[in-house]
Amino acid sequence: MCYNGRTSDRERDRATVTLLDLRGLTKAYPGVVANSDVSFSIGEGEIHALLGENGAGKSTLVKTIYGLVRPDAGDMTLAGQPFSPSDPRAARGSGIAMVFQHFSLFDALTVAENIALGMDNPPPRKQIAGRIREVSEKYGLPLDPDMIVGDLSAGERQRVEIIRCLLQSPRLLIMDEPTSVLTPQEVNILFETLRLLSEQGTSILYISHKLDEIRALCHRATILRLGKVVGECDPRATTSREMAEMMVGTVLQAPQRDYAEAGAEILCLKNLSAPAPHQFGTALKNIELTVRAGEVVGIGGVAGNGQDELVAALSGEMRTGEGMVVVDGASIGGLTPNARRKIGVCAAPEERNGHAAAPDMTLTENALLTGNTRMVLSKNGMLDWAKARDFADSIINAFDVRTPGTETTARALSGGNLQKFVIGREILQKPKVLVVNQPTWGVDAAAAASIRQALLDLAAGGSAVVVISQDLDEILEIADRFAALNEGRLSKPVSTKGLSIEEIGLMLGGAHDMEAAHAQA
Ligand SMILES: Nc1ncnc2c1ncn2[C@@H]1O[C@H](COP(=O)(O)OP(=O)(O)OP(=O)(O)O)[C@@H](O)[C@H]1O
Repeated sequence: MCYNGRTSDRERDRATVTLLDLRGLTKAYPGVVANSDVSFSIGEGEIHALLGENGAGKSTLVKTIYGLVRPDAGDMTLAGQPFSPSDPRAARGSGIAMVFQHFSLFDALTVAENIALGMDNPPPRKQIAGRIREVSEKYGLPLDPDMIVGDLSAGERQRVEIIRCLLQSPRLLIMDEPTSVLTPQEVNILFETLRLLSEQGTSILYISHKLDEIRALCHRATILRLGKVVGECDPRATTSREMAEMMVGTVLQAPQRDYAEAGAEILCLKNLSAPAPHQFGTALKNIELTVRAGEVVGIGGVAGNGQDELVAALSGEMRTGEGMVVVDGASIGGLTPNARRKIGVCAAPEERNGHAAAPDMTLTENALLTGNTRMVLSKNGMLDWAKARDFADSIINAFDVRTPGTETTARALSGGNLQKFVIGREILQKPKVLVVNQPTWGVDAAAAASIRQALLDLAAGGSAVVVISQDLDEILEIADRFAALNEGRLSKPVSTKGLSIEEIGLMLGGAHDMEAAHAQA
């Protein structure tokens, strides 16, 4: 790979040999043109980034390449031949593979069983473990074929999906937001693998909102805005800020914050313990935490260390023992989510589709789902639809949710726009305590900045805010204090003033000296 100005042979080839060519692709949905006359090409062995703010049309485009969406107009060629896959099986047959943001794996089965299940023409069972080991060694992706998938980390689960793709020797590998669930170490491993694949001639189409990663990995980037190609650049020679500004067409504002004195204690977790809710869940162990009015506490940790369980214990989806979760001096561990909303405890879980929002319900109905109690959207047992619509509308306006309107179903929103809606719905209820898990997951740079600003503003207005996030930069940007969640245990929170990413990394690994060093901070 050439990062020093000289051009390697591979890089020259990449520039000249086109693998996939897209010409004039157009796809409209009711009320929105998702892709409008999109043309660009991907070279052989090229790592090509697809950039664009939420709703710009990235997923629609890759779904077209993968045979999940039929374009209204335009055409594609693959290695010079006309290419119009009628379904994903046909796309895979032509050498296109895709690793989705959400993994489709069976927890109770082994790695080898999962991989065999997901392949069109799996090798015989006896051979599959050997093939997995071969590919895993060749591409530096450590994975044991006999492990039960439920016991794997998010990074290892992703490797299962990648190895499944690699067993089919793809010519183009599409990756949609692959690093949002990975630790920094896992990101490095993934990037090494992708570079190796590229060196060997596999093309990669890479969707991400993490512009620093794009700069470190990709050879070329195509930028979409409102469904149209608005530019192309060499990410290695373009700053993250320049790329973000090309995406949104305006100048970005960094969130503004003051380190104000925190107020009275609002949320208090005392020796919070709870058994794992299911076989692959995590038990919460003796968690101690106090969050004051005006404070943002950031909780970091590798996925699967108790994040979901902690959100459930706070939101009321999981009940806990007397005195373990206390708000304004009252024990609330036995209250339902609705009873908690009534006293001002709101939460937004990580999974937006199916958990935070019901995919087949409209935005008005989804606004009602959690907003009914605090926004008083019903009277004498009758739903007040006009008021619910107004509430949905105010979320759409305040959080710049790109959608035709309140009667659109949640499913029809792009991932990032649904995320803005879900977070906005909770923030606009002005909760006393807000707990959010991965608040800017899959959200573009401009929208992430506005969500972070809204969380800071909520705290500045006197709320206690708990932000659980795997994005350490996000935590440093908005949290007053930081604690690490590790196998269901929470470290002692430390001030984020002067805290470095390296120190946080050590805390995530359970280095308790670091906790002690910062305990007085
Ligand atoms: N099945 C659908 N029905 C109706 N509208 C849709 C559908 N799928 C996508 N859209 C709309 O098409 C537009 C482009 O969406 P798309 O998911 O391609 O964007 P994206 O760039 O991938 O966004 P994100 O970064 O948020 O994932 C959005 O306005 C979205 O609401």
